[in-house]
Amino acid sequence: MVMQHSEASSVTAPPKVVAKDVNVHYGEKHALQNVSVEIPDRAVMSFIGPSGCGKSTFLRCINRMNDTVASARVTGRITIDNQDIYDKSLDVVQLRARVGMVFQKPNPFPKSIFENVAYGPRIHGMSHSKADMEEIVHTSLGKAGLWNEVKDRLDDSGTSLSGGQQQRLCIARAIAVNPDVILMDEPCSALDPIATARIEELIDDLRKNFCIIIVTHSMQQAARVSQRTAFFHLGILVEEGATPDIFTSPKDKRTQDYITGRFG
Ligand SMILES: Nc1ncnc2c1ncn2[C@@H]1O[C@H](COP(=O)(O)OP(=O)(O)OP(=O)(O)O)[C@@H](O)[C@H]1O
Repeated sequence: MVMQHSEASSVTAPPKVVAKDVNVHYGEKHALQNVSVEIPDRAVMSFIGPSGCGKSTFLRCINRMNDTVASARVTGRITIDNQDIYDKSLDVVQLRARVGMVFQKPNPFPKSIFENVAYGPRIHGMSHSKADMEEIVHTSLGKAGLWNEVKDRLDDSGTSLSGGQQQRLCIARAIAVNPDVILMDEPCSALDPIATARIEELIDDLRKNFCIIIVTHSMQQAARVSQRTAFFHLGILVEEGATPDIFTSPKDKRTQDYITGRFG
């Protein structure tokens, strides 16, 4: 049966990441309370909210980075492509390959530009020859918008690049293992406006192929780069929706107060 255009566009893709009743405690502190949300594929979702509201805590649940915090206790359920990522049989190393992360401060390895990108594919056995690996490095740097700037200096140290280039190198490193999801924790906060604009363009480009989740303190950035936005306050996911709706007609007074600058 041939679908009419209107029918086809009304078919919604299944969400990539689904969180249900996620709670996080750090010792006695209840940092995240009953967070449930569905995060679409091939789109950018922003997490916004005042400092300490739990945005990064929730982000770190999605690649199980909170496992490394001794006092952290995570309950509830998170699935990626319907697979429970807290299932006891799940290999956390494999999960971290499926869920890439880009941090606030660019953190290239103290190795060559080439090695920064090749490292992940090598440890995950993704290339079978030198030519294979060169192809992966070339493609990843290309997708990260860095190839032309570094193609003649692949043996230079990653740390010799500018801050913005280092962050794009970290994005190339994240996408080299072909992840399902890319988490970005304030990826532009250490960058100048020009480098920030380049990363934002890159995020917009990458969303064609990935599910991207970005924590940002900048509402302008959330409005520019994301299709959906979730607003957190005091450990609660107050409201989530299409980005224009959150910024123009929020349903909750706390969201309204935050976006109009009354607190935070
Ligand atoms: N490792 C930790 N140990 C104890 N408490 C923590 C830890 N990490 C975060 N918290 C607490 O959990 C709460 C949520 O912190 P989180 O970093 O997720 O907030 P955030 O919204 O990302 O803040 P910011 O915007 O300032 O980065 C805060 O009260 C914070 O102090």
